[in-house]
Parts: sequence; C-alpha cells; structure tokens
Amino acid sequence: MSRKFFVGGNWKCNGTIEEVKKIVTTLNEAEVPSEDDVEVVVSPPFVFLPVVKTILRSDFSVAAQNCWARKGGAFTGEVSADMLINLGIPWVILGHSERRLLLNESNEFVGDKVSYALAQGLKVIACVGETLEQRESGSTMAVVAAQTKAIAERVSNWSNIVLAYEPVWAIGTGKVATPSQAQEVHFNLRKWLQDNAGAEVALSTRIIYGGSVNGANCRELAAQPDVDGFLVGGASLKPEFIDIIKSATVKKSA
Ligand SMILES: O=C(CO)COP(=O)(O)O
Repeated sequence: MSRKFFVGGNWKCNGTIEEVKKIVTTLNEAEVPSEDDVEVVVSPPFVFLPVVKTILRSDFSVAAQNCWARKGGAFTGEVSADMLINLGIPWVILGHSERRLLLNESNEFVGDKVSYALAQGLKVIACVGETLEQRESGSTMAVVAAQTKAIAERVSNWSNIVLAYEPVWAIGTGKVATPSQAQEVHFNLRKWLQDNAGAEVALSTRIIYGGSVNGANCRELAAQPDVDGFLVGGASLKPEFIDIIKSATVKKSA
C-alpha cells in the first residue's frame, strides 16, 4: 500500500517565540522512524512559520494553518497561497472546524481555498468533521460527504491532498473517537472517494484522524486499516508528539 503514515501537528494560536524554539529543539533531538515510513508536518501560527522552517530538522516540514481563497490584493489580514509558496512553505491546513464554525467558512469557500492553494503548488490538509449534534442526529456521513464534495467538485487531482477527519466533539475535549468510530467514518470517506473520485484516489489518498489524539491512544487508532495518520492539536505542543510520530511503526508491523 502506498499511503505513507502522516502525522501533522496543528499548533493553532499558541506559543511565544521562545516556546516555539523549545518545541522545535525537542523535535530536532527526537529519534523517530525514517521519513520513508512517516511524514511529519508541523503547523505553527503564520508569524512563526519562517523561523520554524529555518530551524526545523530537514526530514520534517511545515504547514500554514490557513490561506486566502484567491490571489492576494486588497484583503486586509489575509495571507495568500502565493506568499506561502514564495516563502517555501509546502503545506497548508484548510477547512479546520475552528474556522468553519467560528469564522463561518462555508463548504464552498473551503473548496475554493483548496482549489486555489493546490493550483499554486501547495499541498493541502483538508479538514472535515461533524458536530456532536450532527452525530447524535445520525447525519455524520452526510455532513462529511457534503464537506468533501465541495472539495471534489473543484479539484481533479487528489495527489497533494491529505483528508483529515476531525469530529468537532473530539477536538480539545479529551473525548477521543473510539478506534471503531474513527475507522467507520474513514472507511465511509474512502468509499465516498471511490464512488466520486475513482478507485485510484480512494486507494492512495491519506485519511488522517484528529481530535484528542495523545501518546496513550494513538497506537490503537493507528492500527485501524483506514486510519493513515493523525492531525494533532494539544499534544503536538508537548514531547508526547514524538510518541504519536512513533505510532507509524504500528502500520509497518501490520
Ligand atoms: O483540531 C485538532 C487538530 O487540528 C485536534 O485538536 P486536539 O488534538 O487538541 O483535540
């Protein structure tokens, strides 16, 4: 199987320059599986991207946490995909639930961002996920399918997309999805890709899980056949992020 395990660290809106340098030092000193077996990407806030890119070990890479949906211009406060490319930033996280919910980013707007970012040459971690209310009303799959559809309608090549399933009720709550809950949605998302984007896309696209992943629960989640890695929030700011990276070995021995 060609899906390399992927571990992203979403630092969200956290950190001082001193703290950021300390996290990078910890990562740089860590012994982790080789880059043949795991792809590691950390995502600091925009202002820290250049310094993190400069001091981070060369087998890890960096992602922005957002970018504007089109070319730059008179869009105060925004950062364009073109600027990220200009700085040599390879990845961007788009459609995170915190932006969908707090900043009212619609499925279509997220789809436009993904399409524009890919066209500029960025690789995209595209996030989908349902709220607790949506899960309890039985609409989980309809919600994540609609979010994925808005991307699929605007994108023809999936090779630079990692799909992150992040149930909103599991983010920052300590209430992680059970391995079978995660597997069920990942399996259905892969099936959705198969039906709507083709068998090759379904087979090769990495679907990663995010929501209260930590050093203690990552191995059991990683063992699920359709879980191809993680997008980690809180624990990515701590040394246990290294244990999460090491959970790639679960796949290797599988
Ligand atoms: O939102 C997340 C990653 O993008 C997950 O956050 P937590 O790991 O803090 O739950």
